[in-house]
Amino acid sequence: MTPAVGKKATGLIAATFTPLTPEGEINLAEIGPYVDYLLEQQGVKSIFVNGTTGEGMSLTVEERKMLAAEWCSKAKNKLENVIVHVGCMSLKDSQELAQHAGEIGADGIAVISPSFFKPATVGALKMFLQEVAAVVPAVPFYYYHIPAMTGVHLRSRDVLEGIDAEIPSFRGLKFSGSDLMDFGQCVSYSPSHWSLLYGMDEQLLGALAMGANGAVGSTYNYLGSSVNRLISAFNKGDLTMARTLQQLMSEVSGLVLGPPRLPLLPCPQSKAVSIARKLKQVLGVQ
Ligand SMILES: CC(=O)N[C@H](C=O)[C@@H](O)[C@H](O)[C@H](O)CO
Ligand SMILES: CC(=O)C(=O)O
Repeated sequence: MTPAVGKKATGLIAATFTPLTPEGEINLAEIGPYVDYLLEQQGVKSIFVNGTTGEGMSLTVEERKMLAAEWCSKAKNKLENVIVHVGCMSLKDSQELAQHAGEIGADGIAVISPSFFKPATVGALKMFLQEVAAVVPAVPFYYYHIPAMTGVHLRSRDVLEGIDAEIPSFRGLKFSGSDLMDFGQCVSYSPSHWSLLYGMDEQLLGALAMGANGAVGSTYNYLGSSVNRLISAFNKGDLTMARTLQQLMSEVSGLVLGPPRLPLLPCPQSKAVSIARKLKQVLGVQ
């Protein structure tokens, strides 16, 4: 059985953080309020769990299962889509997580390329993806491309070629690369029931222009409502507003994350206040 066509992932999808206790244990109690916060404060209706932001690759299989189960249970009847990232270095671990995601009612699973022993060819990568997807053929499957983290630079367009025959549950791509030409070619190759989700939040506007159906990102946890405004401005053809919002959100993200690849830097408060002021002004909020 392949998944029904229809529940397409669109709009903003928050890549959730993993709440921990001060002792470094998973803090499940935060998840219920987190779901309500995303919906009510950010207008974000879908989540991507245990990905890069959630530090899934640094968690144990058991921790990942606990988190996925709690997110699915708390999101039930509230959120539209819960996509669980199940990629691992070990194929068997990935299959175990995929099986579990199916049992807990996840709306989709996503898989990243293995990155220590990297697939040298598109064929080798697809074999891995196929073996994971085959465990839960009724669960929508997404390939997660993030070359800066995996070091796997195979073009996504080549990965998509013929993938529906190999993975009948294939439903889309989460593209966290900067190559908008590759992304655009994926968009033009894809049937309308696939979701082309963009993952570099700072250049979402470019990806929307190339045809993205939605976006998965860390910043939508706290900038979701502003980026929802960016998407509406884009949809209305108000590129000036969309561009202004994109630049402001990039300034925030520069503050939070610091220059690329540097560890988390303390955020200078005066700068944060001035960006927040500009954002409110642009959005007409008091
Ligand atoms: C490396 C990483 O975490 N990428 C995320 C998604 O894939 C993005 O959402 C970034 O966190 C975001 O664009 C901020 O730079
Ligand atoms: C940002 C993103 O998509 C992730 O955390 O996996």
